[in-house]
Amino acid sequence: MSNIKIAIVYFSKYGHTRLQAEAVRDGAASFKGSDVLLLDAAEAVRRIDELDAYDAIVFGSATYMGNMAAGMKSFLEATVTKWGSGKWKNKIAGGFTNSSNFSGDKLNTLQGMMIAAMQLGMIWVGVGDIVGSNEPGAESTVDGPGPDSLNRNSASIGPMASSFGVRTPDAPPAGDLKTAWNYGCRIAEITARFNP
Ligand SMILES: Cc1cc2nc3c(=O)[nH]c(=O)nc-3n(C[C@H](O)[C@H](O)[C@H](O)COP(=O)(O)O)c2cc1C
Repeated sequence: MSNIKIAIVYFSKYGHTRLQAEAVRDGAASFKGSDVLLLDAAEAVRRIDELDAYDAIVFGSATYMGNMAAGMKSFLEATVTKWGSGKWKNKIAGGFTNSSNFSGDKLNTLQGMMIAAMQLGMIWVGVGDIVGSNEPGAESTVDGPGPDSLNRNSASIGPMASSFGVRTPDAPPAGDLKTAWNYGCRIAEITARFNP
């Protein structure tokens, strides 16, 4: 069993994205042989060179104004030192986001993080879980998938969570956190395949 190192860098102001980040961390940590680090984006800027030793780096940001939050953007701009040197090339990458609304333009946040990872030569991992609306009982009703459903937000680039202005710990809902947990597990499994 390989020993793999996975870092999760997140920005969260009100704690919802942090809960999502913790679920990704716990999913990754459930994989035997994984060593997982959870870092706030501001701290990650200060410790950026430590991340060179990681096999996978997962980015998580709250969606603000239809985009990643400024704290995550600052971190990603700091990774320019890894761009010229190719230091993060071929590391596994992934991302997740949380916002108030079902859409809330979260897709734009994921796309921004994915493009930054691609610029760094990283290998992006998508969600893998089937969309929530495919669950029995969720199709052919306007209610759609409920808060306990897996991948309720029908995301494919990375997990989404919708908090609807409800304070933590009552949001994000269980299904969104389970989706994040599964993603952490998937990141670890794929990282292990690349680092046998
Ligand atoms: C400045 C600002 C902009 C926001 N923009 C959006 C938005 O574009 N779409 C959305 O659905 N929610 C938006 N929200 C709501 C946040 O995404 C939501 O409160 C989220 O749970 C915050 O995550 P956090 O608790 O990790 O900070 C915005 C909130 C703030 C403060």
